[in-house]
Amino acid sequence: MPEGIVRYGINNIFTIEEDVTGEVFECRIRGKILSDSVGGYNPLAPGDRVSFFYDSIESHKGYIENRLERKNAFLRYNIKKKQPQTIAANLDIVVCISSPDNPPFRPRFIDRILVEAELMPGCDAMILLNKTDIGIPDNVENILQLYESLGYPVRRVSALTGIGLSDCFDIWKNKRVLFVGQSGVGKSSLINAIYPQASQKTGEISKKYNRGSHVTIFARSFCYDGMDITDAPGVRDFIPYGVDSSELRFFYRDIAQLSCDCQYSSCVHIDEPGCAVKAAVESGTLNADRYYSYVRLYNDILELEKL
Ligand SMILES: Nc1nc2c(ncn2[C@@H]2O[C@H](COP(=O)(O)OP(=O)(O)OP(=O)(O)O)[C@@H](O)[C@H]2O)c(=O)[nH]1
Ligand SMILES: [Zn+2]
Repeated sequence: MPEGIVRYGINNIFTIEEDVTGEVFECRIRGKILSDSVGGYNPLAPGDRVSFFYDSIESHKGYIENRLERKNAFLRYNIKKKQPQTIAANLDIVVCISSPDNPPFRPRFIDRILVEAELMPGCDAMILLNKTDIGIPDNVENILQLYESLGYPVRRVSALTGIGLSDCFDIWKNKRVLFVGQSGVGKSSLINAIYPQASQKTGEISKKYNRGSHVTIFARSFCYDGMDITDAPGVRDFIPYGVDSSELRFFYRDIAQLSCDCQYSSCVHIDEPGCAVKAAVESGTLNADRYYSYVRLYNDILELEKL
């Protein structure tokens, strides 16, 4: 049976690129296939590998029989549906894209993306600051340097001028890459800069709310010059999926490092006595914003656990 990769899906019709020929088929799901995705928001996501069959090559239509085992998946908690939602599967690098302004730089959002990436086996994370043609304020640069000190690669680029992009191409070569970021940071513009034929629609920033208008409606992926890139739809709120409140502390690198000095090994650094993390915030050795970002996410996950 032929195998291929999911590129795109809408209304339960999935675009599958066949491995051997590169031919593209529009496929529906047949049968019970995806037993481990029961309860999930979507059974398949870009980057998933499937086995499928078709009547004839000419029809470019077929049926998906099975989803092959995933190496990893980038998930979010879909608050409305109260379910995990798979954004993309089988990734090598998650690229968290941000901008210095318009939409504003939001480290707490980046932290959440990094947590989900940390949960994924065999996947790295990096941070991309787009729109650097408008300048990088000192406070933004300081936070970028904090991420670099934690071991996350950071690149400063501009989709508008193309600056910094060729360095990224070297990192992404022969990798499966996910672009994720708030709406309006310029994911589609970056894809246009990399691969003009992808002709992603770029939306004008909604001036009224200073938030991006939602243009990308479903993650889609394409392969270009050895880079396999998936563009996730812009999100406003992101809650990582797959981590308990009690374990979240292990996925903030700086907090995880300090944890072993806490009086209690089960310390979640909220209100326990002898907490080395809180002491580090007070003495200034741990960035207070990182700590409050952790506390905020801890509380969000705790709320969901009560549902
Ligand atoms: N100054 C500047 N503006 C940019 C740059 N990249 C994108 N923009 C602008 O930012 C706005 C949003 O860009 P998009 O590419 O649509 O953003 P997106 O992240 O794909 O948005 P969603 O589809 O909502 O997820 C557009 O008005 C772009 O022209 C850049 O490098 N510099
Ligand atoms: Zn503690």
